[in-house]
Amino acid sequence: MLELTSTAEKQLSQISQVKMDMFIGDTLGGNYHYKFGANEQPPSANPLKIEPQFLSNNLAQHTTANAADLAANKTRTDSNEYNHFDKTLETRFNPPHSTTMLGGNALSSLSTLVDYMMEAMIVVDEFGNIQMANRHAVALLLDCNKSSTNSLIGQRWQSYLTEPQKSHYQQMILESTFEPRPLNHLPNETTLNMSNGQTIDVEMSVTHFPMSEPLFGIIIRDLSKYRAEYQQLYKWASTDCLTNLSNRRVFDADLKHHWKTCIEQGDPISVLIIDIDHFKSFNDNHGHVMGDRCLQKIAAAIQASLPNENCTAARYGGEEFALVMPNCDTSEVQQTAQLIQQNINALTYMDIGLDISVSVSVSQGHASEVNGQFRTPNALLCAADTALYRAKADGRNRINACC
Ligand SMILES: Nc1nc2c(ncn2[C@@H]2O[C@H](COP(=O)(O)OP(=O)(O)OP(=O)(O)O)[C@@H](O)[C@H]2O)c(=O)[nH]1
Repeated sequence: MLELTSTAEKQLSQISQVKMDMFIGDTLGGNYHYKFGANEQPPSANPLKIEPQFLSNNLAQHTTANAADLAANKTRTDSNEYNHFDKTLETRFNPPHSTTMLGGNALSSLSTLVDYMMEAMIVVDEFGNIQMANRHAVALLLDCNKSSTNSLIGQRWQSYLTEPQKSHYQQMILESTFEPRPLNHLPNETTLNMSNGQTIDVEMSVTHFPMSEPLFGIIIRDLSKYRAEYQQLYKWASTDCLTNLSNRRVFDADLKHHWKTCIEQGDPISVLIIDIDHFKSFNDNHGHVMGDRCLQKIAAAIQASLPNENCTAARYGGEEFALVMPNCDTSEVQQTAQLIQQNINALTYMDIGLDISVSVSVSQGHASEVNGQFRTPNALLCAADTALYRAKADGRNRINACC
């Protein structure tokens, strides 16, 4: 256990002039000695002592502000805007830079701080060469718990970055040398190259330390676990678990999205609804377990009949499926319906233990928006449903187009 001397305390206090959201507290939990990132001076007679009340107020403020900005940042990221270094964000969180330079001894205190950090942290110089690293950084970037922290020293930080961030950071590091407001930013999501050739999704913040030769503290948080969980949750929320097709939520969203794009660009869009004929009888004759297997086989036949990957095939209800087909006109949707009919009529159910004589057919109805005949996506969907109703009424195993 390394005890900080009073000199080290002073040095840590110096580092606290850097704009980082960080507090250092003692083991009793109440006496917070240093506040990193505060623009305000602590309301205490002793500048090294900060009252717990001051801490909780400031933490609350910082947390709220960070959450709001991250939410805004995320929204922009979702809309695919390249915004990793959004100027508004930087300006808000990086008030005009203090002219105070950290003293020479601050370097050894910074090194101690990096070692003690419970998150992966590296410190790079103005050329991007790694000057300090802790064991968490080694474990993350080198994917190894055994290498010493020296393994990262001297390596170029940029080699871990992926484009377009790589060029962007390169530029920002260069500019940091001349600009009054140096490279500083809150945690942003990005992708890093690891030494084993794989990539990892991380959240990364950069803090400038105003030494005579500037240093940048980089804190990296591995997001892989959260990304994998997010992807799993997204799959569950968007997929029909029996057939693996998209669910109705995705169908509705895709129809709305493609409708907007196609109408704006003057392209056609079609909807096809497919309903299994006499499926109640199938269930009654063969049981619901076989009924489930039949639904899976029909879903696979529908998916295999799609003309291109822009089309969405969804399970719309119990034994009903629906397709949204952007850029497809009446003849294209009719061709797809014919292929689906052909593929489903050709299915046998011997692989699930049923007799060779068992067969299943579907009825289909479709509608296309080509010349402004439908005002809304819902009107197009209703027209396809009406066409399906007629296909059923006309004897089933049929395709009917809305006219
Ligand atoms: N096995 C199974 N059956 C389902 C599922 N969802 C709905 N069904 C069955 O699908 C059948 C639908 O019956 P109906 O609406 O009368 O339709 P149909 O028998 O296909 O008759 P038509 O559509 O008029 O040709 C019902 O027996 C439901 O129990 C499911 O997930 N699995």
